[in-house]
Amino acid sequence: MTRTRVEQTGVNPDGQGRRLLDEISQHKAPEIPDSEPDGVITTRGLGVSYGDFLAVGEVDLDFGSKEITALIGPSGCGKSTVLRCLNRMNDLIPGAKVHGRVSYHGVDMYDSAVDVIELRRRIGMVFQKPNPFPKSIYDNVAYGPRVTGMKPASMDEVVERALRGAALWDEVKDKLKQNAAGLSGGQQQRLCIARAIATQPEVILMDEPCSALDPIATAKIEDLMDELAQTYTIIIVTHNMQQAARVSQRTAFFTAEVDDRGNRIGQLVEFNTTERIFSNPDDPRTEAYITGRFG
Ligand SMILES: Nc1ncnc2c1ncn2[C@@H]1O[C@H](COP(=O)(O)OP(=O)(O)OP(=O)(O)O)[C@@H](O)[C@H]1O
Repeated sequence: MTRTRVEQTGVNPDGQGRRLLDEISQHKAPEIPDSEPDGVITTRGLGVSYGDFLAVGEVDLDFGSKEITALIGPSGCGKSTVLRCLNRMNDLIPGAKVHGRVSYHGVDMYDSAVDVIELRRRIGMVFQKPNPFPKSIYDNVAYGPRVTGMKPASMDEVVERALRGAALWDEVKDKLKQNAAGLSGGQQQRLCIARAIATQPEVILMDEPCSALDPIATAKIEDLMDELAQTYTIIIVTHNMQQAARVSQRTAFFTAEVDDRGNRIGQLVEFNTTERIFSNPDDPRTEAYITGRFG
């Protein structure tokens, strides 16, 4: 993969998506993938129903190792639903039924032989609202290693490494025994990231991780994501297109189309490099969305 500034290309070189990308690239050089994603996780014909309602259907995606992939689209198009399929979190929602195939390193993750606890250890999740446990900062981070049966030589080292990895260590190293509820919202979200990485996952799913945070805390998480992507594969749902353009190498755009019974069914419209999605999208619906004409 090469890390280069985005080039002035595309049939829509002066479009708003292009301008957004250029504005952002003055601050940071987005990484443009030079090959197809290797498919650490792949979906084929993925769909999810809640009871009789098909919320999203026919999603084919390939996620690349150590890349950041953004899932964007208007409200209700199924982004969070798709994200939750990627570590079987929809198993916990009564009435949710997953169709199609989701593979992790080529293995069907919905196969009955799959150990779901181990799957979620490898594919962690960070939610929209910081949700630390009502425990000490230390115990929040140590929780995952303990419940998944990790037997590290030193739990202190595991906790320190995770907190350093989440860029929180310097702020909390003198108060590890204090309750996590005393941290600011941004610190709590970084604690949740530390909690996710403490179990040494390969993939981190993030569902609008900054939507409850102020701009400074958001900037810290975005910087952190860039660092985390050196080690982890990240898949992020975001409503914020600037954020998608700032942090991700690839973007999947979803929308919801109304069927003949009046149901809004989510669908994947386009999946490509973020540079391409914002500068020269294939589908007019993508362009309409990124230029703010709908959604
Ligand atoms: N637990 C649930 N039970 C029933 N329907 C659900 C459930 N969760 C989501 N849905 C429906 O599935 C569809 C997709 O919802 P989802 O939350 O995945 O969309 P989204 O694109 O993430 O939306 P948003 O951007 O507003 O968070 C919507 O019609 C929603 O009402």
